[in-house]
Amino acid sequence: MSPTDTRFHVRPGGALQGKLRVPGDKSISHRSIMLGSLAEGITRVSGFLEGEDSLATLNAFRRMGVHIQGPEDGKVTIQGVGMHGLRGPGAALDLGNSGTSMRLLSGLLAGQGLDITLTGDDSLSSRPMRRVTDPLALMGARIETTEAGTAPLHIRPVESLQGIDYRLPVASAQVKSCVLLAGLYARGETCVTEPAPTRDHTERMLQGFGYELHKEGGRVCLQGGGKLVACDIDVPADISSAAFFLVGASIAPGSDLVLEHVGMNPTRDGVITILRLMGADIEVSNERDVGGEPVADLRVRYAPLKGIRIPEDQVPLAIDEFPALFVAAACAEGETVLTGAEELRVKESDRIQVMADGLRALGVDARPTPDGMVIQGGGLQGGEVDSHGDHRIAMSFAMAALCANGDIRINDCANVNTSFPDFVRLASGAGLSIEAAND
Ligand SMILES: O=C(O)C1=C[C@@H](OP(=O)(O)O)[C@@H](O)[C@H](O)C1
Ligand SMILES: C=C(OP(=O)(O)O)C(=O)O
Repeated sequence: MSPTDTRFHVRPGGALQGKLRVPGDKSISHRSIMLGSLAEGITRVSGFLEGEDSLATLNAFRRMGVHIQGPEDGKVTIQGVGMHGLRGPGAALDLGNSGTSMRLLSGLLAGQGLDITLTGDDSLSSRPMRRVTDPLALMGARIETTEAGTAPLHIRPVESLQGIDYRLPVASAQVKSCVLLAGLYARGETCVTEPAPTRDHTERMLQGFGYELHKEGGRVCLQGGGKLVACDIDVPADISSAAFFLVGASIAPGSDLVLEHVGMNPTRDGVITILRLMGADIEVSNERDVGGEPVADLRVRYAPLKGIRIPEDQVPLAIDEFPALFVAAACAEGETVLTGAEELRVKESDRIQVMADGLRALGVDARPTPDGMVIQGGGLQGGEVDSHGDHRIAMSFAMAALCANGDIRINDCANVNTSFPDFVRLASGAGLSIEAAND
């Protein structure tokens, strides 16, 4: 832990109640800045996530000459510069902790004829980048990585890119989006086939900006050389942030909580499917479409959970929610088994190992496997855990206190600001007994 880090101290018990709206969707916020910057005209975004990750994307585009006002109360106004209006930033673009910024920008910038270096913090600099530089190289891009295939990424100018027909080796929306964004600048057609459905915000938003796409089954294709037309974007609340509250209310007797305006894109709703299979009581109401993305209000009430074998087809649909789901499993009755989730090992931390270590420190029988975990439920003790600078680990262990029998202290929590800057205020307003201290 760094000397000026944030620790959470969470007291056990309590219940989550009331009504709240979690901050804007991180994936959609990133993409609104990227496409708004390349569009012709003015894009107005509301509900933008003012977290460090989406701000890293916003600042990168400012550095490349895009005039962006805000964010102020979630409102951002982007004066699009058109497909070829970006300029070189002069020095490296620091993308902090954000994998989405780095992987999507590598594609978006590969064919711009600019010389740009992308850097990140220690966590981002240890995450695999060949999964994006390999397909980009097939398109004719020149991007240098370290020997280990990690950032910094040095993007060299090239004359042009060529469209490819690419089959993703891993189910990854970041890789799919990277190739599609490079395809905007490529000659001919670019197609991506995914092994399993992953979040489709890039595809939906491209269409919202007037760009034609062809989708058939797991394959999506676009022609390079088109243009984007500015539009307004209302970013829904992030289901990945709502997930902590869905789990917290499900495990805390007496809970009855409404989460408003939650993004319910079917490529993101695995957390609801999995929690319901475990016995959770989640009611979906007021379903509506907001700018091409489905949105609803969710009412979640305490219900006794049971352990399950998590269906593998749900893994990409809940990929960021497993730290929270592991906590649900620890509080459930019986065994929960997760397989097919090796991608969790290459997120902001190794989310299988770090969660298993933390759960064991809280007295839970949690056995990590190469691609998942086996957890014997039954509740947790108090204790001290380390989030390893991973926002989702910190917030998951905070919710764990709702079914623990002692205080939980969580180290290294500053990173919560990457996706959920208001977490402590919203969680304590709903009934979690949490305090944050900087030391
Ligand atoms: O495209 C995106 O916005 C994201 C895709 C996912 O990553 P992968 O594509 O690496 O699975 C997810 O974990 C990340 O938080 C956001
Ligand atoms: C994996 C995540 O984000 P990123 O890949 O953008 O760092 C996340 O937010 O859980």
